[in-house]
Amino acid sequence: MNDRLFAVIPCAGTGQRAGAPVPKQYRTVAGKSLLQHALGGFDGCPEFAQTVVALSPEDGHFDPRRFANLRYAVRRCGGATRHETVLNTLHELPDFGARDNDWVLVHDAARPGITPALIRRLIAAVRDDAVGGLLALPLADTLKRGEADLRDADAAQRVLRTESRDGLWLAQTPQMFRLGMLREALDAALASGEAVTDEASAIEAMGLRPILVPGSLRNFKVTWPDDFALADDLLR
Ligand SMILES: Nc1ccn([C@@H]2O[C@H](COP(=O)(O)OP(=O)(O)OP(=O)(O)O)[C@@H](O)[C@H]2O)c(=O)n1
Ligand SMILES: C[C@](O)(CO)[C@H](O)COP(=O)(O)O
Repeated sequence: MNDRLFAVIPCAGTGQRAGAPVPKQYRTVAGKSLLQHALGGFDGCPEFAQTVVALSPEDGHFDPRRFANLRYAVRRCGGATRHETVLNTLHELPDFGARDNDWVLVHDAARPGITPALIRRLIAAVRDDAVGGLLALPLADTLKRGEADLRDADAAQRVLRTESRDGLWLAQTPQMFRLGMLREALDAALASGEAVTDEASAIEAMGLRPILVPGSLRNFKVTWPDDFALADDLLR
């Protein structure tokens, strides 16, 4: 593979569902912040040309002294949504020498369980593909549709119905696409007012079909208050 590898770590969220006073990516589990864990996965892959962490312009929590031994760059280009944060960062990647044909792996700062082995599993599965792909997990549980928005986790819920889980996967990160294609896809989704929650959705909206590469439970996204204890147990 002659095309180079870049990583983008969106880190500009506020972590509202986690309910902590500090954005969740700065909370400590197993001795390190979620961001340190996530960055560590990419630091273990020297084949990357650059890893860029995207912070909110107002971020007052990032302390470079805690990341002294890791190879990364920071851009304060976070937007109001993850979609905008990622897109803003892609527009800055040429500053690091990235070209449109190079691969970009986008990985949530809130997924501390990523490992070099998982990153390399994705790269190996996708590197020769024309579209790209993502880590994902086939749904293992029975799937219920509830009544209310899950953002209100305490609201009493009743089952509306059971949905088929056939063919359903849970999208994880990293998600790996060529820089030019991904920038165009996210630009187009933004222009059309379409809210995309991951990179693959924008690629799919162009009529393309990313590869689903089996990920791992350990790569779960820390989202709810109880998830910190789980991540701590897992990563210790
Ligand atoms: N405007 C935003 C929103 C989210 N993210 C990042 O996207 C990743 C996944 O998003 P999510 O888990 O939804 O994080 P938050 O938006 O922080 O959480 P919540 O939705 O609970 O507020 C996180 O690493 C988060 O920091 C980002 O860079 N910019
Ligand atoms: C990208 C993602 O991690 C895939 O599961 C997820 O969609 C990001 O979280 P959000 O809550 O949708 O912003």
